[in-house]
Parts: sequence; C-alpha cells; structure tokens
Amino acid sequence: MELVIRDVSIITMDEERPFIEKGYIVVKGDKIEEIGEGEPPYNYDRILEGRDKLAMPGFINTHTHAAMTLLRSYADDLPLMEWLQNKIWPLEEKLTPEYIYWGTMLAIAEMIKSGTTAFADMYFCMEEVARAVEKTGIRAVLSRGMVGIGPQADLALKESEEFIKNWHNGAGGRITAMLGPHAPYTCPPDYLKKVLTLAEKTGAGIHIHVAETNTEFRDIKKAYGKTPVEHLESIGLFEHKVLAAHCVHLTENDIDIMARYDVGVAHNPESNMKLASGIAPVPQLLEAGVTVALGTDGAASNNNLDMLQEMRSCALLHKVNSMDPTVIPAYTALKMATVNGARVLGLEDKVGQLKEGMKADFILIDLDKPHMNPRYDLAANVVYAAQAGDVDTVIIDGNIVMENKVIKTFDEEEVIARANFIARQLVRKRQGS
Ligand SMILES: CSC[C@H]1O[C@@H](n2cnc3c(O)ncnc32)[C@H](O)[C@@H]1O
Ligand SMILES: [Zn+2]
Repeated sequence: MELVIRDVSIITMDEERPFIEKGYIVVKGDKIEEIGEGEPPYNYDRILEGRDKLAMPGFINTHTHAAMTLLRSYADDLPLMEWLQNKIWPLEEKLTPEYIYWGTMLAIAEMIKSGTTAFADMYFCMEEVARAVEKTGIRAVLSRGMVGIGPQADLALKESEEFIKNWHNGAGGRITAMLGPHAPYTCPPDYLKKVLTLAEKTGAGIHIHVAETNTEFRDIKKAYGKTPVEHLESIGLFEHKVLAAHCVHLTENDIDIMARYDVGVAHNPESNMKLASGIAPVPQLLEAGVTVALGTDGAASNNNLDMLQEMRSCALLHKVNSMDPTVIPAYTALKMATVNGARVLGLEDKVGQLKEGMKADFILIDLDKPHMNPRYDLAANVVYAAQAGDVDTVIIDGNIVMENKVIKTFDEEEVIARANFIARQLVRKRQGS
C-alpha cells in the first residue's frame, strides 16, 4: 500500500534538508519512498491531509522499564537506593508475567500518545514485553534485566540467551535484543565477564545503568579503586556496543574513555532530578563527541514516559546548571530525542530521520493550537511549547498506529482498566505479605 501525507510542514532531522515548509511524504510498505516540496506527483491509495500539522521523526526513548507504569506514584520523593530497596524491589517480587504484559501495554499506550515510536527496555519477563511490542506495532530494543547477585543470577543469563534467540529481529524486525546487566553495584566482575562471553556468542549489545548516584560512585571506588566507568573499562565491557543509562557522576577521564569507546549514553534528566541523583555532564559529553540520547527511565521515578517533557527538561536543566542559555538549544534536544536515540540503539540506518529509504517511523503534531503559534521556529515550539495531546498521528514501520489521536492497534480503555485492576491486586498482595 502507498500512503501520502500532503500539505505538511516537515522537520526531517536530515542535515542536508532539515526543514520543508510545505511538502509531502510518500510511504510505501514499511519505508519512506519519497519526500518533497509542494504537491505530491501522483495519486496514492491513501491520503492523509497534513495542513496545520508538523511531520517529524518519532521520539526514541532510550531507557525505560516499561511495566513500571504499574508502580507509578506508588513510592515517591526518596533517594535511589532507599526507593529501590524499601519500596520498588519488594513490590516487583509480586509481579507476574501477566502483570508485566499489561503494565507494558499501558506504557506503550502512553508512549504512542506522546509521540514515541521506539523504546529501549530493561526489565523482567521480556517475552511478555515482546508480546506487547508485537501486538501494538511499536519498535523496541529489549533487554532481560540481569541482577548478578542472588538466586536468579544464572537463570537470568540463560533466559537472556533464550530471549535473544527467540526475539532478536522479531515482530517483523521491529524488535532488537540486547543484554541487560543491571548495574556495576548489582553485577560483580565475574558475573559481568559471563555477560561479556554471552555478548561475544550472540553479538548482542549491552544496556546497563552506570554512575547514577554519588553512592554508586563512592562504593565502586571503595571496592575496586576505580570509578564505575574505569571499572567497566577494565572488565572489557566497552569492547562491546554499550548503552549506558544515566552517567551522572563522571570524571574527565571517564568522559575520555566513553568517547574513545563510542559508549552511547541514555540521559534521564527527570528521573535524575526526582531521585536527586545529580546532573549528568551532558554539554561536556557532547563536546567530547559522546552520543547522548534521552530516556525517561521508568514511570515510578519520572512519573511519566513523555519524551516532549524530557526534551524540555533536558534543555532547561543544562541551561540553568551552566548559567548559560545557549547550552542545549532546542534543535540539540530534538536531535538527542531522535537521531542520537537511533544511534545509541544501533538503529541509525533505519530510524531517527525522515529520509528516502529509511523506515517510516514518524509523527504528525497539531499546529493549530494557541500554544503552537506563531511559528517562527517549529523546533523550538516542539521542545519548549508542545504537549503530548498535540500528537495527532503516529506511523511506525509504515503502519498507522494512531490516527486523529485514536490508537488503532489495541483497545486503550481495556489497557487502562486492566492496569488499574492489577494495581489494586498488587496493593492487596503487598498488604498480605
Ligand atoms: C533488572 S530489571 C531493571 C531493574 O531496574 C530497576 N530500576 C528502575 N529504575 C532504576 C534506576 O533509576 N536505577 C537503577 N535501577 C532502577 C527496576 O526497578 C528493576 O528492578
Ligand atoms: Zn533505569
């Protein structure tokens, strides 16, 4: 089927042709066939009117724990380790595969409605997450989270290998699998070495939390005499493709190491602010040539999965932190949420830009809203003024997943009802324990 979006403003994120004021996008199958100015040259099977809309690449959420939507607003206003150990981990013990399926469905509904077309997840029961991705039509990079201490450590390695076998390139190529060792403080060196052996065997990349808090920085330094980044380098982690979430507490030497090994960073400004973990040195990382993308982290520490808000927070946080309003301009924030997201997930040849031959993963944003006018600079309007409710249409892999703000691939109301039912069961289970 051929689909055309006509009479539309376009931010392509393609440096050669970044902006088209009035143009068209032709989608054939799962790919962008043509982008042009003015009117489309032919008639097509399906026409979407783009007047008063902006087409741009969908957002790429490079770090989340999707099913944690079930724990949204369950425990707030605590520092990371207290939050994890006393609140989150005890409740996660009560999660079942079915709960994780519906929690992930809720996350995907929220992500699609706020313009996200791909996400990177690290959690348990990845088969359930993959089923949700398959059903909804979203794109995802999935890692079975692995904690290297405790009775589940070896099982986690085995399940990760099986998951990669079953789901890498799954859902018509929309799923990529990675390995997900949780963090240096939950995965001792011997365990991380087993992860590396598996990475060699499968060719999978590695998604890991790194240098999130001062406590982690101090504890790793005390245990190994090295910063978290130096420690991971010494183990050989960075010989593989690595997606490092957070990277808040870094030395200049850490930044050099990360640039040298082309480590991808998932920056999560809202989660870092809410848990008071600190402020990642993003301007310095970008200056050193490190690819920094954006993530929301889970909905229990954010408390939403809205990449529009994440871009705005990122731009504002680094301006005030450096007392320099030129830091992270709107276009840079947009690049972090699209082009850089694709790059850190190894999807740069497929998504993140609107270009002929790339996958048709893009969104249409309403411009006929008071807060989106005037239209001097559409990138600035998106980053500083847009809201999730402005996302009108979402196309992923050439399929219309949301049109006129209605999700087409699943029943959003059912998902909300199921999630609320599960939340009530979780509270009951917690009280019974
Ligand atoms: C092993 S599956 C993922 C694991 O990570 C936990 N988690 C959620 N948010 C964070 C964070 O900011 N830092 C570290 N770990 C986090 C989640 O609850 C799962 O247990
Ligand atoms: Zn996380």
